[in-house]
Amino acid sequence: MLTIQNLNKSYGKRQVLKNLNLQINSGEVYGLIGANGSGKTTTINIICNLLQADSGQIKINQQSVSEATKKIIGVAPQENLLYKSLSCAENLKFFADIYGLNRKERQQRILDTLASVNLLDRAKQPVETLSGGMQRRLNIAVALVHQPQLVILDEPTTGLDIEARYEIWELIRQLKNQGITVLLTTHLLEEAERLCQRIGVLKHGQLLAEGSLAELRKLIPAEEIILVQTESEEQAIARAKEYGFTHRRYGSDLAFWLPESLDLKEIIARFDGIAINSIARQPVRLEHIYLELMQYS
Ligand SMILES: Nc1ncnc2c1ncn2[C@@H]1O[C@H](COP(=O)(O)OP(=O)(O)OP(=O)(O)O)[C@@H](O)[C@H]1O
Repeated sequence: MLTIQNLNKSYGKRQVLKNLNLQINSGEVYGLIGANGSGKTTTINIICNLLQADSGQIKINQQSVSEATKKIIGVAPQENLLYKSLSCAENLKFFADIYGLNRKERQQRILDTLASVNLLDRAKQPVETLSGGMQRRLNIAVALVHQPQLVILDEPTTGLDIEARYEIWELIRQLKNQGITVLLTTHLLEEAERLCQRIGVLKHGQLLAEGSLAELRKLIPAEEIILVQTESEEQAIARAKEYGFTHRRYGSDLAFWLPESLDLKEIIARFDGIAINSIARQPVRLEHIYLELMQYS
């Protein structure tokens, strides 16, 4: 669906994309994650033909980026692109006109799109009277009104409460079920874990890793992670090393990677003679892989 090859972009002397390569398959939800300033929005703006790359190639359904490809893409930017004094339906009409929908199909599309984001009952309500979650859903509706094949959602749930977030996650799942390809950027790694079939990790404008969660998990030689609370950290680290457990700090937590699955008795036995206050077991999560890539790549 989308192929990016050797994409480069600088702002003045600052190079923010460095030979970026990535591929998004048709019908998948692809998560692009990376620290603030790693180049996610710049990449999106180039895909949407809002910004020119310095070099490199982007193909969307085998076509180079142009005014024509804009029609097969829908984008919901980080900042809501809405007219606050206009109603939901009026906002969608404005964008439907920009995309050149004809009068006959326009009204039905507006109603269908509002229904798809669960805002049909708010059609006539001004945007400024909607909750933050509803405004964000309308922002996504703007990206859907012209029935694009690729929908780009730039941090769609940032700043939303958990219930509003669940509604947007459900909406993204519905898009996938309809066969729509989604490019999602997010700082919420749990969101990427839950929704994305494949994930790309961006750092300083380069893709460090790409794959399904199962594929990314292979980057860490751990079956499981344990968080250990002890007054004798040095002793625990030395002992763990004897058993081949790698140690890490997650914030102030002391963690060990277990290279094989062990039951709790076996884990406790490994620390025999050391005063351990607690041991908490965790599966390997995207956050562990992400931190590893950020710190050691
Ligand atoms: N128009 C611009 N002029 C100069 N520098 C820019 C411009 N737009 C972005 N940058 C810089 O380019 C880098 C990449 O920015 P970009 O917005 O693409 O990152 P991002 O990964 O989307 O970040 P965030 O997660 O904070 O949204 C940042 O250092 C940013 O300050």
